[in-house]
Amino acid sequence: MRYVSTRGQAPVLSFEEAMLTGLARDGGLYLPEAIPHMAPAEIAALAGLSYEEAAFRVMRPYIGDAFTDAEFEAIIARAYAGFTHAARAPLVQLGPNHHLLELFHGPTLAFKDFAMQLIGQLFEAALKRNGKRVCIVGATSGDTGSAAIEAFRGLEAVDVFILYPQGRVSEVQRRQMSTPAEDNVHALAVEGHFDDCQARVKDMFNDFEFRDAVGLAGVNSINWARVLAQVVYYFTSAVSLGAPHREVSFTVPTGNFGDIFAGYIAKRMGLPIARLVVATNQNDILHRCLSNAEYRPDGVIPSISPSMDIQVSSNFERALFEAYGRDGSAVAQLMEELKAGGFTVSQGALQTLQENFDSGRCDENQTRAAIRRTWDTTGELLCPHSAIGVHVAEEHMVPVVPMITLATAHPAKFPAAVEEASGQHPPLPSHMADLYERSERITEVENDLGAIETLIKERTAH
Ligand SMILES: Cc1ncc(COP(=O)(O)O)c(C=O)c1O
Ligand SMILES: N[C@@H](CCOP(=O)(O)O)C(=O)O
Repeated sequence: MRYVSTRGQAPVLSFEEAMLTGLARDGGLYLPEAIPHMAPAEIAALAGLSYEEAAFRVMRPYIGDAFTDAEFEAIIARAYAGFTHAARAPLVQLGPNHHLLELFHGPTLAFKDFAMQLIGQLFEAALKRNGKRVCIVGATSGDTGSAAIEAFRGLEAVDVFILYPQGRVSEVQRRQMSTPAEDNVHALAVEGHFDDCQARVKDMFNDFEFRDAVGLAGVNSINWARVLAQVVYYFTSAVSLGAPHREVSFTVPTGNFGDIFAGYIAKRMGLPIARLVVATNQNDILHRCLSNAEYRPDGVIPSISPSMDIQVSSNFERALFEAYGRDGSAVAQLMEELKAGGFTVSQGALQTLQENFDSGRCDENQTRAAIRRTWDTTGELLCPHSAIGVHVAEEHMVPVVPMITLATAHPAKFPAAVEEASGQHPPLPSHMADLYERSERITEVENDLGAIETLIKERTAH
């Protein structure tokens, strides 16, 4: 399996190279040269398997010869051993035709653990073998950062620097990043929004001198392995509701477009998905673009679903690459226009996007109402991001086809918003019960490429 860049100008890489590289050297994102297909019988055979066994079968074709079957099985087993639910990604029924996919039973209580725990194991195995050291730099609106720090803390051959927007993540998210004591992990508070943090990370990848000097690697969803790991739970949940003999739809709370793009990959692999619904908060650039073709970031408005406060949605580039018939130069042109303020998607590409994705928006009051309503009617306490999914899903339900809404984080990560909406205080699970007593370690850094690079160079001068 070879991997190509969405901008068509970077070297074609193997799975391991693409994973350790992160952003392509032409600024694009890596994707497999061809999407492997699973026959209906192979999909049906996933029924009754453990999550780990299903994960092996779904991901194996993408790995090539990077790992033997035995190595890959062991990596998957270690990745999910720390999850607190036996099913890893259990389904809970909300209504006659509506199901919630709980993705928050990993160590940091968000869906990011599914990919990050796996990537931690994959990096460790690959780096042990090639004797290299990497410096991971990531941007977070709260969940990627905590999952990355958890997955890589204490690893010998890895330093991790996470840029987060100061004052714009929840207290639990901040503490998850700032309290680990291992000195290879660093939480960096940046003045600005998530989009600023993500832009600085991409700037660092595009500064080849810096990139090569520190051995830069990325674990944001620019990294293909992140998306790949998230494909698995689309298969396991759909199969448990009757796929491939029955179609299902998914609604996905969306910000950086990584999670829903994983659903798109599952569909391309042969999973019978009727509709993939993009659910946004008030930062609704994706909903607007899928409706009117205009992609013009106009500033982030902070919300009670902070992890989705994103206007420059990184993985949308992968969807555009597919919608433009894998024309890298067309994507490169759009990304140039984005630097100057935005772009208009062509009619043909918009039609392709609309054939694959529906979308909806949920404002702050609707988010609170969805938390309250779901608690009152089902006893399920939703985090604000998952509530956005439920609200938009309810608008897109059709009879017969089951709707699966992704519950992307545990309500205890956002206690203030959840309590205000429902009157219920969501307690932290026991392994995090003393989170508020642990001491924090945060470095404030200017939103300036030079300042961030200098800090990283100083801290990695081993
Ligand atoms: C809790 C939560 N829900 C939803 C999202 C959106 O996911 P994606 O960025 O993959 O679209 C995020 C952040 O990415 C998140 O942390
Ligand atoms: N919501 C994310 C934003 C970064 O997304 P990623 O999937 O590209 O890593 C977060 O919680 O950090």
